Amino acid sequence: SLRPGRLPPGPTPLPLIGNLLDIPRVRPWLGFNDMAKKYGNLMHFRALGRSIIIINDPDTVMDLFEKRSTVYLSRPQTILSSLYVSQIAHAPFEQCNHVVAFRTGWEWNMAFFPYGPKWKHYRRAVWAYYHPDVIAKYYPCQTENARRLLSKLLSDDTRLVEHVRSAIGATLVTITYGVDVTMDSSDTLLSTFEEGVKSIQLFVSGSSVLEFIPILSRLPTWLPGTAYLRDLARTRQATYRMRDVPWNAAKEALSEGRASESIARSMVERLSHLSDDVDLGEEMVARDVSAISYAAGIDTTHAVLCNFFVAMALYPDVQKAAQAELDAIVGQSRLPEFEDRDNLPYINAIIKETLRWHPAAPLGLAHRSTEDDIHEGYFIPEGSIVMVNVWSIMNDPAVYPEPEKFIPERFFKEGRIDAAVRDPFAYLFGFGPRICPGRHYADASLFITIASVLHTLNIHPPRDSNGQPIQTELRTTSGLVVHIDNYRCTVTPRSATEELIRNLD
Ligand code: HEM
Repeated sequence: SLRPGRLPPGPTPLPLIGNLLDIPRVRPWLGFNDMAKKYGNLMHFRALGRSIIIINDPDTVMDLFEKRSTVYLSRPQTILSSLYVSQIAHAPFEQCNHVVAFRTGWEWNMAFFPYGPKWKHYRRAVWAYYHPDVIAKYYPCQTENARRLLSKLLSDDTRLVEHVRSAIGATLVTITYGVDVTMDSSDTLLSTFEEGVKSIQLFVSGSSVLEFIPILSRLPTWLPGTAYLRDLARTRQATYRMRDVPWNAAKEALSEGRASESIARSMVERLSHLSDDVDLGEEMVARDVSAISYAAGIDTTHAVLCNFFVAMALYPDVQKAAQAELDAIVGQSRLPEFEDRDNLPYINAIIKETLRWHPAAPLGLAHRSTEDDIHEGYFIPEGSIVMVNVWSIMNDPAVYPEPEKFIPERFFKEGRIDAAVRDPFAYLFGFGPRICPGRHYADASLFITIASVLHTLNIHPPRDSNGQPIQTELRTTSGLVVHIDNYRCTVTPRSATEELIRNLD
């Protein structure tokens, strides 16, 4: 292994607690962005015995995550990912983590697996259903639900945020399990998933006290101040239900011959070719992989689409330009289809700008290094938690002038998408072999939803009781996946295409 050398620059650590006080608690990407001006594009922090590396620029991302990707393939051994019993024996910390992993019920989610054969196996299984050559299968369902969303928005825009979420959720559940879901939060399967995913934020690195002080999970639950442990027990049940209930429903539908084409059906059919008795190990993988789509796909896609609505309300000229493009290419007698996409550069620029403007996962998902490494003379110790400040990269004023403004035109040159401009799609979905396997599917969802909405609706700012637009300072949430949470858009039909929505009913 390499000889330890100078660590990358960063604030001076204190005895015992290291840089714990230097790590920003709320919207850390903003604080890290400021610190990078002082310390540079590769920063080092120390907290509770771990090195935390923050990358602030595309070149360093490329060098570490792409060129030396095998070093950065793992995930932090958080409370979530300590899955391997074999690892427990020689790591007391991990052992506590392991206890909590089972308490939280997230030990089956491959997004948190450490690097190893199990991750590879799951990853291959997910990718088989989401790589670009197969996702066109899902277009009809994505299109249908984008259109159902239009009627819902028209009938009640006070629940816009919820309607958008149900539309994405219903599509994910339908393509995965092949069962009917009503596009409403009261649907049993949708609400099972919603209960399950609530707990994700709790367990992501840094957001839980248990993360830094895992021994807390050992306390007996009758002690005062241990309410979080009882919460854990409850959320664990919810997490298991989201994994098991839809899977069992899909199997039942299959055995009764009423299952439509779906990811679950194709997995079960493949299993039954393996042997007469379904191999339980493989069935477990199929069940886990099925549930991952919702767990990983809902908050992210929802955040991006909510930000899209806010952008449209704030930038009416962008909306008008997009509608002019849609009128010219799609025309007013039908709704947009996937086949239109290549002819809609302005819509495509809006998608890029939406991803960039308020990045949905501003620090991505943490990686962990599994070997010592050296980058430009700086030593990156094995076991470092490595994160990319995607927010910084997407707000670099040298690349995106006036980055706080929503300007789709920044991606254009002479009426076409300019390949020379840094593409948000290459950053928002992560890096290296752990890049989001759902990115092409997610991109398709964004396209059909955004095109359908712009074609038929006008989006406006929130209004007060006198119908006057309300001015608000935008506020984003903090956490793994973030969105603007204090801006409720309103919608009205576009007169030119209103008939198209009415005809859907
Ligand atoms: C706009 C929507 C989405 C965004 C912004 C997004 C973003 C991300 C990011 C940043 C990562 C971490 C990559 C890394 O470690 O470097 C990730 C991982 C992942 N995403 Fe997505 N994602 C989205 C939608 C989806 C969808 C729809 C699915 C499922 C079909 C999905 C499945 C996954 C899975 C399974 C992982 C874990 C990969 C691994 O650890 O090997 N994502 N996503």
